[in-house]
Amino acid sequence: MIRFDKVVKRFGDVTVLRELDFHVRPGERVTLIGPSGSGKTTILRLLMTLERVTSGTIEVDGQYLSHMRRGDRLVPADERHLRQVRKKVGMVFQQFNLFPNMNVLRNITEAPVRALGVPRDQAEAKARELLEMVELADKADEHPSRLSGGQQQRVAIARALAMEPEVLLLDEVTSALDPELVSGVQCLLRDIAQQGNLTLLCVTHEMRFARDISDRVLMFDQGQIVEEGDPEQIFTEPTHQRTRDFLQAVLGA
Ligand SMILES: Nc1ncnc2c1ncn2[C@@H]1O[C@H](COP(=O)(O)OP(=O)(O)OP(=O)(O)O)[C@@H](O)[C@H]1O
Repeated sequence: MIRFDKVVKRFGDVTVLRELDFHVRPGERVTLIGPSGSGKTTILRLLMTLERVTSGTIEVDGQYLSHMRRGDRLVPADERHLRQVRKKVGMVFQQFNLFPNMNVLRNITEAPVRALGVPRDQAEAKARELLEMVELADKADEHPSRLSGGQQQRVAIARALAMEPEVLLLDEVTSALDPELVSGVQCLLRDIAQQGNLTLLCVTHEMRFARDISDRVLMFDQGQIVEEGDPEQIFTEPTHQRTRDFLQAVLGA
């Protein structure tokens, strides 16, 4: 579903991703862990086409992000192709990123109506279903500023799901929340991960959440994957010294 092939990403003189190769299978739930500043968010931003690769290729569901096929040639992607691929990918951000001037319902319906051309009444019916699911059915008419951080993040999750993405990217989704709100959002995401056929790529510093939500964990450091495995193996018997050091630092073990 997702394939990175020799992806290099530089910002000026700084190389953040070094010939990075990895793949995520359809329906798989994968978590990226690793030190701060190692490039995890950059991977998600590349998938959202918020950044472009310096070299290498990224595929989502068999389509390149930066190129498209014309006959048997690859040519640079045009806007239409990018819109097509972007539809497959949804993201929930650390800072919620809700539209402050729109009520909750409108926050959820805006993208399906504008980007997918879904009729407004249909988009609203779907949004109300999603609000039920995230237990905010009574907040449809509120503006985001009147909601707690946890409630805002639930709206952001509903908004991402309203686009019916095939891939959902989660970037540190609970790190801006007050501690007492974290577990509610994590439980919701765990349910979503376990129910659907969604492919999940998650970045988190919360190792327990990583363990609960993933089929596979990738330990990422200095622009490359240094170790990967199922959560049980990575968290109990990491083989790479960098993984051991990292886990010791974050878990204080
Ligand atoms: N637009 C940008 N311009 C210049 N440098 C950038 C840009 N975006 C990211 N970087 C740099 O790329 C490196 C990787 O950043 P990134 O946010 O991907 O790391 P991260 O692993 O997600 O970190 P954290 O866990 O702290 O969120 C950092 O050194 C950062 O300063």
